Amino acid sequence: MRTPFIKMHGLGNDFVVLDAREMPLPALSAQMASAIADRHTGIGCDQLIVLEPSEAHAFTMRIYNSDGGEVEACGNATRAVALLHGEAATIETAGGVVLALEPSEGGATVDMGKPRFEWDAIPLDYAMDTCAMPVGWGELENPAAVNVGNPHVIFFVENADAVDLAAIGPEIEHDALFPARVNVNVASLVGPDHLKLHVWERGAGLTRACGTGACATAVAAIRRGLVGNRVTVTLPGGDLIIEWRERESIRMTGPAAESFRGEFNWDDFA
Ligand SMILES: N[C@@H](CCC[C@H](N)C(=O)O)C(=O)O
Repeated sequence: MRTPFIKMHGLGNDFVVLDAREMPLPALSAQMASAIADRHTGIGCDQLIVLEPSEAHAFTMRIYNSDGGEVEACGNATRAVALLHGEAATIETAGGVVLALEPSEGGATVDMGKPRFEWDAIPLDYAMDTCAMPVGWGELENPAAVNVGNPHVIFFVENADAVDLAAIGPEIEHDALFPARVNVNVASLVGPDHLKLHVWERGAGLTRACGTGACATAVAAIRRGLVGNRVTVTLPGGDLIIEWRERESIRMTGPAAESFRGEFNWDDFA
């Protein structure tokens, strides 16, 4: 079966988007998602995104990491599908998260919902203060944890560029403290209301940018009083603006782009 796809990205965090809003696709296995995402033998992407019809919202967005695992949220893909949809709308993810899209020229503002801070909503293995966790891995200590649809742990350090996240990220991602695994964020304050961020993504590794990581990191920094309510987050792929006030939803603004369109043979990956 010839299957059209759209290659998109948000700050270099790249996606293969399959649009099944009007034409249903056969069931997609984890192995198939990971084969499509493979940069050597597949099409190549950080996340595979599948758009499906929804009864309550404009559409449902399913998100598969490059390891094939299906996850609840992806900030950069949300801006990318906002651009694709082209008009203001609410959508849902397969994890039941509702997101509001406001596309703009070359990007979008997205309402990413309310962050969760309860230890069992992150989720963590046992109870602790998620604003300042009494745990550490080598030089990385005393993180915060935030769930923005998906789980994040955030370390604030002097110089985020100096941390070897490729070495320590996998260890933290798979630590038993995080029963659903975790996205690992390392951030530094580089100016007033300005953070620099590197992210080791659960199920995808180091990426050029992580939208939910930027949201979780900005929220954790606001909770700690490090920054005000409107934060610039600089990632390797570029900048996002994150706005949040206590008990409110997170707003994320940033670019997104379509790279190219193509077709593949479904049976080559099934
Ligand atoms: N790149 C994404 C996050 C994708 C999901 C994440 N790796 C997870 O497993 O939760 C973003 O832009 O938010």
